[in-house]
Amino acid sequence: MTPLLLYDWGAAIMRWWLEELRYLVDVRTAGSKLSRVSHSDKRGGECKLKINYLSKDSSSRAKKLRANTSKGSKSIVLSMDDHEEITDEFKGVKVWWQSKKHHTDSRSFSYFPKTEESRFYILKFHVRDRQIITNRYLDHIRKEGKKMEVKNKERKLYLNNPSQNWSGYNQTKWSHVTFEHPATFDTLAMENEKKEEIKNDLTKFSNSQDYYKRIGKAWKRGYLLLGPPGTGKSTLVAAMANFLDCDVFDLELTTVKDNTELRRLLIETSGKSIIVIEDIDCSLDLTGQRKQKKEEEEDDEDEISPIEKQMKKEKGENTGSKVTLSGLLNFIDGLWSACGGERIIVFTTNFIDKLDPALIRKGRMDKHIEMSYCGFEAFKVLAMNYLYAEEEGELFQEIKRLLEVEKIKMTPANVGENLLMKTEHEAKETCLKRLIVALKEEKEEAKKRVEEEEKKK
Ligand SMILES: Nc1ncnc2c1ncn2[C@@H]1O[C@H](COP(=O)(O)OP(=O)(O)OP(=O)(O)O)[C@@H](O)[C@H]1O
Repeated sequence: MTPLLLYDWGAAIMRWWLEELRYLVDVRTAGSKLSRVSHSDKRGGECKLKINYLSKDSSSRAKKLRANTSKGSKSIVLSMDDHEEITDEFKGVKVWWQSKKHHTDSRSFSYFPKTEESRFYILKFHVRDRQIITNRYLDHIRKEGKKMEVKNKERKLYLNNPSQNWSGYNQTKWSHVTFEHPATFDTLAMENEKKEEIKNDLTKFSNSQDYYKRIGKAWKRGYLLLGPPGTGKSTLVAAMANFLDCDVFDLELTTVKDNTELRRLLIETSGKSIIVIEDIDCSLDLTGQRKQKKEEEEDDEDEISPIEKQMKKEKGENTGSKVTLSGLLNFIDGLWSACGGERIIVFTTNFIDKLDPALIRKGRMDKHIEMSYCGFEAFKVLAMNYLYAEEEGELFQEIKRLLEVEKIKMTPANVGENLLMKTEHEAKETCLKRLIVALKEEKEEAKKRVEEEEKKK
């Protein structure tokens, strides 16, 4: 019981539920399984539910729990002692959970008779609360536990890599590593209003499964992140994944052989996931301009011999990906996206103008997020991240002036680089002064660039 005292009762029961996940999931799933929950008679206004474990073998259960923790899972597994009782409150209704077990002799004949242990919980509540408990409370426990399971699950970053199978055929396959990116919306350098807008959008989407079902649309949402290098597009993807507790599938299109392979890879992605294609403008032959260039090349090809043409084609087939724009559009709109679970598709680009409008139209990429140079609000987040420095003093004011009045453009990546402590004991002021110098240099360089461009004209 002692560990449970670390939490308030509400939290305690949820933690405890985690341990009994398997059993509760089964209890709630269908009417038939609910028959495992037996109502006992009311006694003096008290009602009891007896809930049996599905697994009678407590030792295998214990093994499973140990396995969970040994895999590096961060989930806290607490258990209730036998005959222990804990209370919980739901919508003003108080309930008592009690862990019980009893032993029965095995019915099969044996020289070495075994006793079987059956474990169960007693859920006690007042008889007047029977409706709310059976209709809502058990469902609430299940949902909260499911959320907790997702939260505690070790998340993964999947990457597609080419690999050779036994027949020497090259195939792109997902491999994964543990996803432990520390970025969150708190550490993301961005204006607060914009952050809140993205968080609200994600939350709304994540809670809209029933809505998408009702309107007959696949439960997916597309984000296009655009902005110069170093403005935090990849960092935002990590923050989104941490916010929604999602796996991330980082899809490198150039290693995908063709549309069929693309489809296979997508079907293999898990339900609650973010699928990212970074630098979509560089990924493939997907842009309008490049398509035009290809047509011109094809015109030139009319002048070469059929053998040369064939050789060129084979060479191209062996080196390049044949994923097409329509293949990619099918990926965004296609039926695969309805294969259960919420899907977020993110494209990042440095140059929106290079993209084919069909690829980024609303409905495909529902939300366009512009990541830009560091403003003062974003700087304050970085100053806190890097130096634990809060707004104070002249140095902050000078930086504010340079960013807001002088409008000096510097990416958050660059600002961070200047704020980074070069030695363990470097003073905050030194880092801030270094940033001021860098900003002034940036201003000079920008001025020179403009002058040179004007000279060229
Ligand atoms: N908005 C930001 N908030 C916090 N850190 C940032 C931000 N932007 C950049 N950084 C820092 O700069 C590094 C590079 O940023 P990131 O890779 O996210 O930029 P990007 O826009 O994806 O760049 P690219 O277009 O080159 O892929 C990150 O590791 C992060 O530390």
